[in-house]
Amino acid sequence: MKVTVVGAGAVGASCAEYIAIKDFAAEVVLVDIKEGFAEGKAMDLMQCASLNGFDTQISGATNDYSKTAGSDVAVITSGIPRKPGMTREELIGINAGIVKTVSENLIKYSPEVIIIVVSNPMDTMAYLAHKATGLPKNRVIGMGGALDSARFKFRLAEALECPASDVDGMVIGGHSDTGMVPLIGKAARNSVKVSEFLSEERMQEVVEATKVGGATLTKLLGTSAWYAPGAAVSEMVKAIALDSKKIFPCSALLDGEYGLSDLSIGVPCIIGKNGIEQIVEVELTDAEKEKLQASAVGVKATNALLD
Ligand SMILES: NC(=O)c1ccc[n+]([C@@H]2O[C@H](COP(=O)([O-])OP(=O)(O)OC[C@H]3O[C@@H](n4cnc5c(N)ncnc54)[C@H](O)[C@@H]3O)[C@@H](O)[C@H]2O)c1
Ligand SMILES: O=C(O)C[C@H](O)C(=O)O
Repeated sequence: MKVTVVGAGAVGASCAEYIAIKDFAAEVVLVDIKEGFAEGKAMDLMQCASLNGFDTQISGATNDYSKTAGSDVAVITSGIPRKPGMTREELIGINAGIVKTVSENLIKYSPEVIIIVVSNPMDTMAYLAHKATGLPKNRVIGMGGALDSARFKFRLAEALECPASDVDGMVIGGHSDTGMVPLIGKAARNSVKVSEFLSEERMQEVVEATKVGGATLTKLLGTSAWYAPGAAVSEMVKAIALDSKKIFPCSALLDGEYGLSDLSIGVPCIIGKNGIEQIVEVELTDAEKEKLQASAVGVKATNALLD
């Protein structure tokens, strides 16, 4: 499998590193607009090959999309990250132009590519990538829910005082500070509902901490996070490479599912060699449905800024 990662910054490099360490792809091409930057990151990563024991070939290119030709998967991380105090939505003015151009360049050289959009505001950028490329809806996937769910599990494990590997939980809805819908009622510790262990108040604290997970890290780091985002993308790319058909909440273009249409928003998806193999419609409570609808209103308001 050949994977292109556009944007060799914090998230793009982390993503390339995890893909290499997991050793399922033959080739990763990093692309950046900054002269020599992607080439430098690729060389640094390749010098880890003998240390970390991987065979993936990583190369870099400065804005040269001919090097990306024939990619099976392309990850778009190019664009600016937020600073403390900002929302993701405030990035749209700069990132929309970047994501549009990058998407168009990618499909010129890789018409069969599956695109994973990471740049923020992610749901709107995934919607934009659909519009810019005209790719079928299974082949443009937004990454947000995989990360938000990992953060949900981190917070649940903290509250339950157990390992994160003992916890199952999912976050759907928009990838924004207010739009995420952590499905706390369905979260479980090894099949036992977390409500058996945690008070209502503690569960609400977990939900709120999850929703502002990205903002909390941005405040601590001065820029947004990269390790867990890179790891989350690499798991999605791996599911495509291995056709594993794992479920991730992904930003998918909806056409009636969950009563929503003409937007990309986080819903559970089965991921395999065709990208989104299936959108899974889980039974939601009335309260969860209401939150998802409200989240969709927020995403559509951001999409409207594209016009
Ligand atoms: N969806 C998510 O869960 C998630 C998680 C983390 C970060 N993000 C988003 O990912 C994006 C990248 O974050 P980061 O921390 O890696 O930022 P960064 O500044 O470290 O890296 C971004 C890179 O993009 C490059 N770039 C800019 N314009 C380009 C273009 N036209 N073509 C190619 N490369 C270009 C820059 O030179 C830079 O190296 C941000 O928008 C951030 O908000 C999303
Ligand atoms: O918080 C951000 O702005 C970056 C990203 O969307 C994240 O959730 O880490």
